[in-house]
Amino acid sequence: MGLRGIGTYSMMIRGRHLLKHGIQLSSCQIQRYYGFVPDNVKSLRMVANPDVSKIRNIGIMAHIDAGKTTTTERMLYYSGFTRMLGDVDDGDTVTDFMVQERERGITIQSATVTFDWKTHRINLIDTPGHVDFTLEVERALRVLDGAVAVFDASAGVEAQTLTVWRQAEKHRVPCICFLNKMDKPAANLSFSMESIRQKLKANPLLLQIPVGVGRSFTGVIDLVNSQQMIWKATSREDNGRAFETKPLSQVENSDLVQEAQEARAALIEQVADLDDEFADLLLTDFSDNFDAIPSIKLQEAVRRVTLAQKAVPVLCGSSLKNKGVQPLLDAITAYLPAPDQRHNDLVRWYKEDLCALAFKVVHDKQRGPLVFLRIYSGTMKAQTAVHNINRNSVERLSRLLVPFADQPVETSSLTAGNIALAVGLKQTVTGDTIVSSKASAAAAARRANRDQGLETKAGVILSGVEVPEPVFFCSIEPPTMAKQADLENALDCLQREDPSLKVRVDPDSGQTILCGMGELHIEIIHDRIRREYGIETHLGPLQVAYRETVLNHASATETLDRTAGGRRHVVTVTLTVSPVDHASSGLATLEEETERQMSAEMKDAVDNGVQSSYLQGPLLGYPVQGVSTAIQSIGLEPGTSLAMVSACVSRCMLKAMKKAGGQILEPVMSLEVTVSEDHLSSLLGDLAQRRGAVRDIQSRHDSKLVLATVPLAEMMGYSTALRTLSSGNATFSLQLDCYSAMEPQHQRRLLQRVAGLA
Ligand SMILES: Nc1nc2c(ncn2[C@@H]2O[C@H](COP(=O)(O)OP(=O)(O)OP(=O)(O)O)[C@@H](O)[C@H]2O)c(=O)[nH]1
Repeated sequence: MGLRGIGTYSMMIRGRHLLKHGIQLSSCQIQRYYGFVPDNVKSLRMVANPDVSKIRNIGIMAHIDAGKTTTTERMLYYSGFTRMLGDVDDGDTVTDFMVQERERGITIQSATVTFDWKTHRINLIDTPGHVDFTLEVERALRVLDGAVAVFDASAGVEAQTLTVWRQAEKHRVPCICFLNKMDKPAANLSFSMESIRQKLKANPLLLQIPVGVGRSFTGVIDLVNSQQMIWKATSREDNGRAFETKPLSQVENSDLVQEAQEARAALIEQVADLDDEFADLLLTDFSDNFDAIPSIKLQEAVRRVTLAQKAVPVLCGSSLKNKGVQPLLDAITAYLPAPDQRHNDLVRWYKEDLCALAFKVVHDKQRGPLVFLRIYSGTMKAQTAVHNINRNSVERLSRLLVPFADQPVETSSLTAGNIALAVGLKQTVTGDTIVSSKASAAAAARRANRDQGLETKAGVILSGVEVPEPVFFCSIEPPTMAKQADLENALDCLQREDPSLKVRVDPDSGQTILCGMGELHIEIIHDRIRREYGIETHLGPLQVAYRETVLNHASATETLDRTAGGRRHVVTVTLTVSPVDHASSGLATLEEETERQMSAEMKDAVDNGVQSSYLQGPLLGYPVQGVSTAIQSIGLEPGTSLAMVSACVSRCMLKAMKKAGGQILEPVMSLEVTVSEDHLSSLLGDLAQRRGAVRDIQSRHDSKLVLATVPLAEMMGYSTALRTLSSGNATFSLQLDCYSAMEPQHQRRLLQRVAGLA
């Protein structure tokens, strides 16, 4: 480490020290402290382009608190990237670099970290476990080639793991399972294996068995290589760097040896059932003694079945106690795919040309937006112009960085398979496709048209990320009107970073409205505006994003007769509204005869009138869905403007919807709670009071899993209530199930409350 290195390193310790003692630094400030080239980079190999076969783009996913962040920190430490062991409980981890993350001990934004392990480059994206941030997980999965699912070995598969697992399956991402927390007295290997089988419907391949249980857990037996690995505290420190490896044949504990031999035989049999090549090898060359099969052949077969998603390797360890993380890193390189082993249909049209997907935007006050990109083909270079297909714009990429949490390392170019952090892309938002030029996009489109008949002129666009509809909203106000422009700027930046945050202006009150995925999501946004943009805002009460629909058919006629701009405008509209399926958005049709008589501009004006009335329903002004509109007739006097036609259609719609009788639709959430048997009855009593409907209660180990649906309006403050009623022993996950019609008595109460009568 040179002189500069010592300076930067001591800054880093100082930064951590400040954070530990409650002095708050924003992520930008932290970045300024460290500069762009951290001196704790292990080697220059870090910034060079590795061979694509040596790259692993990996995500870590799990239920909240399973130990993802702790595991990531250990990986960084053993790879030599950090020189201190971070600890979530002390708030000084590298990947959770936002101040809120350190304070709350949870991961909010996925931070991408690049490091080398032996001969491989690992790009690792730490994903959050809290349900309010599932979009972050979805975004990360979109660009990953493989994933490590971390489990708490005493809890097995928990609710959020299931959600994330399904997301990984959707993106066809091969996985490895890591049974963490083997040091806990309640850790249970066979229960965890069974829950992977039952809940995830996966085929687990046990590659290790633990040595010792609970507090006496000291290491693992590696069944593939038939060796024991034991971590022993050295006299100086217990950082898990050193571990002792011994061939199984030299292990003294005969019971353990027998258990390992049986487990290895079971593994060989299981793999042979899934992989013909391996089965043929066993039956020809090793038919006398399956156990004599070379480890490398078994390893290759495990890799093939993992890539084919026929099975998932399972490893175990304790990240907190520094045991089992190095073999997990070996397993990532051995069993998860390189970028060129993953199939992406659309990318081939670009051949050797650049094609990259922007999967995350982070706003940095000094450098403007920083865009995380996954490069699918070609080479991305600093100081070049690139073409954004979605925005149809040319952008200048000024600097290119290898992302290392909040300390990125600058580089001049990065090739296919890598994850890059680009500076200078001002218009790019999450989900955009970036290519080298408009001409290369057109060339790819021509190839796609020729070979596949894909109808595209602009270029071939990689599919983006689906953004779920926000279910909560609240008003946000700056302390003074003078700060309104600053607040709007802050919200613009935050929206580019986080597509699940929506901001709109209430047309009646003129207030700015924040719409988000949950209580925690809105709370975090509020907090970031204060810390990162220095604006103390006031949030109105958190409200549920209801919808409205109609109960019956109803027809209405409306005439608008107005003089404006020295002209008389007269228009008469007749239309009918009808209820349709709740899930469908509002539709509008014109009667054949009426349609034939209308110009295209007139049709647009009518449609505008219908659509604008769908934005605000007649009951409480919530968006309307599940309503179809048939326009029967439109009569107008010459000289009537199109704006007047739209206005008359809107008024007529309102009249018809009022006549048809309004119905409030409320978001109903599907809820999964894991709770101990002792607290089950109080949980069910509480759910009944919240208008919950229990769908199923499953037994798992020594606890119960309750599956229910509950109206979102009843779930405010649920995490605190659940903590109280279960003495902190229950966990839950919540996601939107559907919008459903509110019961008349609840709707009446809601209407009274809004009118200030209740
Ligand atoms: N006993 C034990 N505790 C662990 C282990 N690994 C992590 N923990 C503890 O579990 C808690 C959660 O750890 P994190 O690493 O923050 O978990 P996470 O999955 O990243 O959590 P989120 O980011 O909030 O989703 C912390 O209190 C850790 O100290 C382990 O191997 N054994």
